[in-house]
Parts: sequence; structure tokens; C-alpha cells
Amino acid sequence: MKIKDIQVGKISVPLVKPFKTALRTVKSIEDVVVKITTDTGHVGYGEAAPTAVITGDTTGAIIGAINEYIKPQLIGLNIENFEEVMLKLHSSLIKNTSGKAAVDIALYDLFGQLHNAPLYKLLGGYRNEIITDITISVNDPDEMAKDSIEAVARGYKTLKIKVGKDPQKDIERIKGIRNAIGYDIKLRIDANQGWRPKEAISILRRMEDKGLEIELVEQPVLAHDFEGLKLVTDNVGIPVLADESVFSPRDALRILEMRAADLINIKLMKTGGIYNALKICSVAEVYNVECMIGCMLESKISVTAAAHLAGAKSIITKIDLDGPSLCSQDPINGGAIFDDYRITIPEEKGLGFTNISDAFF
Ligand SMILES: C[C@H](N)C(=O)N[C@H](CCC(=O)O)C(=O)O
Ligand SMILES: [Mg+2]
Repeated sequence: MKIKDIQVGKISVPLVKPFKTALRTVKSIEDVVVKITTDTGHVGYGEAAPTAVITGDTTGAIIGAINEYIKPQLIGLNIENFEEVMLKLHSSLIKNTSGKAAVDIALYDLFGQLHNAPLYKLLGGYRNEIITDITISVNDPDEMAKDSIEAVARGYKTLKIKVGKDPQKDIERIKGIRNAIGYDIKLRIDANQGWRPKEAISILRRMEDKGLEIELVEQPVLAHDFEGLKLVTDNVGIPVLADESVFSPRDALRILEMRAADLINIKLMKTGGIYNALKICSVAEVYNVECMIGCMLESKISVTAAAHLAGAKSIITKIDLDGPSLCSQDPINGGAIFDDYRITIPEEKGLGFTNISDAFF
């Protein structure tokens, strides 16, 4: 099964409502999609989210990386020697993890097809159903409470609340949500780097003192500030999850050696796809540290790949794969089934896509 062509296209999917974090506001998913064809007539699909404020990857940079650096390295290689294909992909250029992720995902789709099995089974086959949280954007407390009530009515048992925009209001936000939905629902909060270390400690301790029952706090401080992250981890009871601080397996190893966080958030757009995400899982297994699988604003192609990874690995215990649920429509045929909070991983070969429209390419 030799790689014959790599095509790049775009997908645009409006969100149900604007997605707001401490870093950005987005109204629609505008991602890059990849289609890899082989000499045997097989087709693999991938997707990259240009999340410039987190990964530094823009649409143009992703397309340029794939067409100018990755594609020339891969054409003619045989999927049967998957290790060689992965080594060539991941050494084709530095950074540009989202562009690499799109190609890596399409290659894993082909890898599954080559071996006649759904990818999650080839990677471990731990489970074929996972339960995701849903994100509540950072807005005025009243609006967030209303959005939380709606999410609970849809059956979500865990909400991921965006905070970190104006620190003093954050406690009010969480209090308002707790008052609105009670204590049967788990709340995880994500500051997206919005606090300074001492400010984070103060806010989180106040949340603890008020009994707001926070399951975990995601990336309270700046991504590069590993010492600041450790300061927070050492000084609050709420478990700290490293997100923007961990892109590579080396980042994960350093964070865990330092004991700078209690948990790691794996996202394919940060790792450059499944190949390196598996290495982070191994690092986390060594340290017995549980992981979250997360996503950027991604549609069903790359989130299906993340779901396969989560289905394979028991070290992934927390699921934040709500990208498709935030969308107002689903233009992708096949792949995982996103039934609100319940995600079912397909039993078809590879990632399980069927007839993705050529109009994207
Ligand atoms: C969509 C997902 N639930 C999420 O919240 N991801 C963010 C980054 C999303 C983005 O800005 O594209 C995160 O975990 O920080
Ligand atoms: Mg996050």
C-alpha cells in the first residue's frame, strides 16, 4: 500500500453559538482537511485546526507545511513500513504540529485499513464507547448558568467551564453555575493561561473554601511557566491539568519529573497526531498519571481519531471531545457517532469514514 497522493482542502462548519475562552472567540470551525490516496485505491482522511493562539499554526502555515515539506517526504512510501512513514513525517520540519497531525491521522486511517481493523483495536482495544464533557464558554455569569442548565438537560454529567478572563468574576461564574445545576454534575474549569500563579492559588483556594467542588483546573498559568504551574499544583487541593504546557512527549516527561501538574491533556493538534500522543500515554503510564484527551475547534474527522486513541488507552480517563457537539451541522459521513455526551467508536476499518465529499478538496 504505497502513498500515491496527498490532497489538501478546507472545511467550514458554523458553531451553535460563539466559543469563547480567555484566549479567543470563534464563530465557526475553519479547518484544513487532508486526503491521502494509495496505489491500492485506499483513502485516508485527516484534519488540522489552525489554532494560532495556542499552536502558532495558521491555515496558510498548515497548507504550506503539508504541500512543501511533508508531501515530498512521503510520496511513494509504503504504509506497511509504518515506522519509516512516521519517522519521515515527524522529521519533515520542526513544530507545525497541526499540519503533522492532519497527515498522521490520515496515515493511521490507512494503517487500520491495511490491517483490516478499526484503529482503536489495533492500538489497544480497551473500549468502544466514551463519555465526553461539554464546554461552557466564558460569558457573564447569568449566561453561563443558563448554558449549563441547557447542557445538563441534554444529559451531560460533566461540564468544562471556561474561566480566566477577568479573575474576580470567575468565582461568581462558578457559584452561579453551582447554584443553577446543583452538585450531581462534575465541574472542571479551564483558565487557558489567564491567571498569574499567586492569583490562581488565591482564586482556587477561595473556590475550595466555598465548597464549589471543582474536579480539576486546566492550565491556570502561562504555557511556558512550568515553575508557576508547579507552584499552583503544590499549593491547591484541586488537581491541576497541564494543557498548553504539554505539546511533546518531552514536555510531558519534564512536567511529570518536576511534578508540576497532576494530570496531562493530550490533544492531537499539539502532539502532531497519534504517533507522539501514544508516547505521552506511555510517559503518563510510567508515572501513573491519568490523562485527558482534548480537542481544539475540530470537526468529526480529527475528533474521531482522538476518540479511537481514547478507546485504545486506559490511561486516558477524562474525555473532552466536544468539537462535533459544538457544531450546528455535521458534513462528514461515517466516523465516530457523537450522540451528545456519548461517543461510539466505529467498528469499520481504520477510522471508519465513508464517502467524504470530494467538494472539500
Ligand atoms: C473544544 C475543547 N473543549 C476546548 O475547550 N479546547 C480548548 C482549546 C480550544 C480552542 O481554542 O480551539 C482547551 O482545552 O484549551
Ligand atoms: Mg484547555
